Amino acid sequence: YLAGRGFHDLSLYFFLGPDHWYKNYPIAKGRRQSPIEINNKDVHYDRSLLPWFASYDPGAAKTILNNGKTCRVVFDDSFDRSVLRGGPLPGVYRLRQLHFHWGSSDDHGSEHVVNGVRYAGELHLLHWNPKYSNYLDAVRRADGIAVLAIFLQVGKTPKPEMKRILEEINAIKTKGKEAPFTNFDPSILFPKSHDYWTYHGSFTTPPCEECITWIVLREPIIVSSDQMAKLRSLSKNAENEPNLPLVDNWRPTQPRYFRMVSASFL
Ligand SMILES: NS(=O)(=O)c1ccc(NCc2ccco2)c([N+](=O)[O-])c1
Ligand SMILES: [Zn+2]
Repeated sequence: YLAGRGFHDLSLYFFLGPDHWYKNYPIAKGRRQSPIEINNKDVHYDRSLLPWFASYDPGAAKTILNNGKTCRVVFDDSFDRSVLRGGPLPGVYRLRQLHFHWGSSDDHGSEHVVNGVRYAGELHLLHWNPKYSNYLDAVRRADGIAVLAIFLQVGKTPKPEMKRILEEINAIKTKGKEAPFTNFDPSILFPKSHDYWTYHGSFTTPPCEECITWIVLREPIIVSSDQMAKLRSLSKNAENEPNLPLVDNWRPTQPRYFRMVSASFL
């Protein structure tokens, strides 16, 4: 019925869940989908992998918003103002936005799973390759997008830098709410170690394009259970609709097929 009606309403597919996405986005059953399980037995240490570097301008931060699927911070990407480079990347990639994935409780919520370990959440910093004319063009290219993924682990000594983002949550409780979010350099959220895994994959939500060079950091950042609860206090509905908690906005792991996962560390 749904496929017949040619429903292209993204939100409907979010409602139906990840197993239905392929009906309108066949690539969701592709050979380079994300997230995946990262297991030591499948990982290949690549000593030619370079370290990655982020040089972000705090002035590029613009707004924070609840789009009904996640909490997103948007940056000015009209020039090479905040960029990621090195690692597996052929050049600089422009920071466009960051967002989170989280569960309904602290024991799950990340998208990537490492040696069977699910983290409470996962932070994604999305960058696009400026060799393409714009973001939407980059989304259609195999080397168009780079996402830096950082796991959120619940612990007793949370990273104070997370506070700034979570303080804004009250201003964007419902879908469509947006608030100014300026003077913020997301690299303050990075863990000490820059060790990473990298592989080629996709967006983890529809349209699931296979355009992403994933850079997944080995070291999680520590957040408190209260901070995770703060993320879970967001709603996926608009202000005047019945309340639907915004939780479990993660996609299950997808088949790795013949993809190599490379590690920058032994
Ligand atoms: N979890 S993720 O980093 O793969 C991800 C998924 C969807 C979207 N947005 C929806 C989308 C998909 C294709 C074009 O716009 C974004 N994003 O826009 O940064 C990121
Ligand atoms: Zn994401």
